[in-house]
Amino acid sequence: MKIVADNTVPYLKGVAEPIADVTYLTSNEFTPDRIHDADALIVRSIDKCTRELLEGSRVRLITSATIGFDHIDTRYCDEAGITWKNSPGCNAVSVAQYVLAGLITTALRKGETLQGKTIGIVGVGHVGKEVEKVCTAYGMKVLRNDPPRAEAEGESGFVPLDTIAAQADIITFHTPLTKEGRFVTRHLADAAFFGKLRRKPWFINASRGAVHDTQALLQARKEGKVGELIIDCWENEPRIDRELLVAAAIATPHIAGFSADGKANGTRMCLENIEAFFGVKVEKIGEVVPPAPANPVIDLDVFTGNRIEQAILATFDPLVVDKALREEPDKFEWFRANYRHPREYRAYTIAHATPDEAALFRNLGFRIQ
Ligand SMILES: NC(=O)c1ccc[n+]([C@@H]2O[C@H](COP(=O)([O-])OP(=O)(O)OC[C@H]3O[C@@H](n4cnc5c(N)ncnc54)[C@H](O)[C@@H]3O)[C@@H](O)[C@H]2O)c1
Ligand SMILES: O=C(O)[C@H](O)[C@H](O)COP(=O)(O)O
Repeated sequence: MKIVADNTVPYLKGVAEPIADVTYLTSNEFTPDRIHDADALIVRSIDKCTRELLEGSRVRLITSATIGFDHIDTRYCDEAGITWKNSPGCNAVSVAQYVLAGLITTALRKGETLQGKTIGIVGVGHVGKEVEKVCTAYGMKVLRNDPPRAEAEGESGFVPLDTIAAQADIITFHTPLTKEGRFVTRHLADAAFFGKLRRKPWFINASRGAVHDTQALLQARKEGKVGELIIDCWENEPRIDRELLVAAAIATPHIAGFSADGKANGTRMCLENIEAFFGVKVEKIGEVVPPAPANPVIDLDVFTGNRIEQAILATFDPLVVDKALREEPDKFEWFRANYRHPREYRAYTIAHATPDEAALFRNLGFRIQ
């Protein structure tokens, strides 16, 4: 069997070699002549799996180490008999922890508290549910919008997008990017949406860039309709809009899902897809694990103030990569390829917590000493 894999998929090298001839390519090297004799492709979101790439190849399986699959021409694959798989939920916890870190950073800067604020979550799937968990644990009120789920499961527990526009202090988007069908999300956050905002909410996009309309977002910011912007996903990545970069309170290069845990999950899911599809056993799959954090114990007593917030930001501080991106926005993709993947809360033990603090940290997923 021949596998062609993106050479920046973490924890993969050496694992599938016992069962396949594995070639590693950069994203630019994913060309028809380089993949034509592959049986399977292991890809990331930057590897566009189009008709142009695949036609005439012997590829039978595409497996992406990502949740999103808008980089795969699924219609063509279905027509051509190419099985395609994404990695559902692999980095959902990572995105939720990114959102909480972004909110804490923004609140600290503004001298505000998140407790009691209302957050509207648009898209309540794998990611949205994890965002709901951390925000609820943190004492925020949650409004949920998900028309496909509301239609399938009943309206109870869901609200229209207009309700979120009117009532939320923070709005965060966690839908897939879709351009057709009844629930199109391309430019879901458009001028009409921004025109309905009533509480100057903070705005978060960690889904896909084109879920917001950049010009409409910038206009809404100028008119004071929208408050702080936390932008991880951008239209036209990696050529991001410089005005939005300046306008954003937190600007990151599409790394919300880049925890080491999420990356390992995505790689493992790809290998499991290969096992199931080709009826093979990847004996070394157990080696696909994230490394332990350098400092796995977080002692609350070392912080002089805001101990809860400082402990959370000790696991992941969005301002580190924000600063780097602002200084060199042309290196958007380089920052992604050379990112130091943080561990998720579950890899950390909190020391010297009061009973109330321990309850909160436990609800967020930390271990308590
Ligand atoms: N920034 C990152 O690093 C990162 C990481 C992971 C995922 N993502 C993006 O987030 C998206 C969501 O991930 P997920 O795992 O939650 O996917 P999911 O499929 O589990 O959930 C998506 C939810 O969105 C809902 N939805 C669809 N259309 C909608 C609409 N018009 N309005 C409101 N809700 C709608 C669906 O019903 C579903 O419940 C992915 O498709 C991916 O594009 C980004
Ligand atoms: O869809 C996803 O899972 C995320 O957007 C993911 O973080 C994309 O990661 P990449 O494929 O660029 O490594």
